[in-house]
Amino acid sequence: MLEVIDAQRRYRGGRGTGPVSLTVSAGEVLGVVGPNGAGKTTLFDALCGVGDLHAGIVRLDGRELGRRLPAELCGFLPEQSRLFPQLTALQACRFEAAMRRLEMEEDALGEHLTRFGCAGFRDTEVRRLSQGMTRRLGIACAFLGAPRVVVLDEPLNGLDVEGVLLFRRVLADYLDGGGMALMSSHILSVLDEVCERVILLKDGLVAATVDVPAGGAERAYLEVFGR
Ligand SMILES: Nc1ncnc2c1ncn2[C@@H]1O[C@H](COP(=O)(O)OP(=O)(O)OP(=O)(O)O)[C@@H](O)[C@H]1O
Repeated sequence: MLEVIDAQRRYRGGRGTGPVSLTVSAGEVLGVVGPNGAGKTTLFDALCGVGDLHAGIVRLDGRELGRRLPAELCGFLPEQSRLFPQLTALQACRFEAAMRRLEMEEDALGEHLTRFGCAGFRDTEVRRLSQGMTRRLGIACAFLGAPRVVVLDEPLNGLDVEGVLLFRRVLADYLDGGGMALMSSHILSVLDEVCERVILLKDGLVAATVDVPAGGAERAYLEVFGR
């Protein structure tokens, strides 16, 4: 289980996120929803070590990890691609593996790219990829090595229909293997499909935690934020 306790990152002027507490069980996707500026990206970035949490504790499977998820345990798909434009898809994947201290042979990296629908452009530089291809590659990098946790900020942005179907499949396989995911989306029906629980962020704080089968993310969103 992932436990985040009183995580906080506030910028000068008070904007940002926290204190926020949340849990994610093995095999679960916890959805994170909120209007623009609610603090989702700040929270995800800080949990994954892009900018520090100013306060809070992260615990994984009972082990205290300090204020961030270490790279070897966590795959991260940021909202905007941070892949180096001059690397090929395969090189970007190799770079990600090195950053996360994963020992993967070239063949395994190639197979991984194929599984994530990136085989057709494995030798193409990132700067020459379409938005959807770049997103697929970002997703492939996040799931590299089947990390204990994946943090996915708007994963469907830019994906075509095939990409969405592929994403659903790989996410389901990952969860079947006991993985856990934190995922934001502005498309509430997507969260209804894959999440058992959703947290609603408002001004950086958790305004509500919703069991999805009890009514869905959309109804909860309307109750908290109105129309
Ligand atoms: N580097 C920064 N310096 C100061 N304020 C910031 C900085 N980054 C974000 N903020 C502010 O912190 C708040 C949370 O921003 P954040 O990007 O985390 O929201 P978000 O929920 O991800 O929004 P969106 O849905 O638009 O991506 C906003 O008010 C934003 O203006």
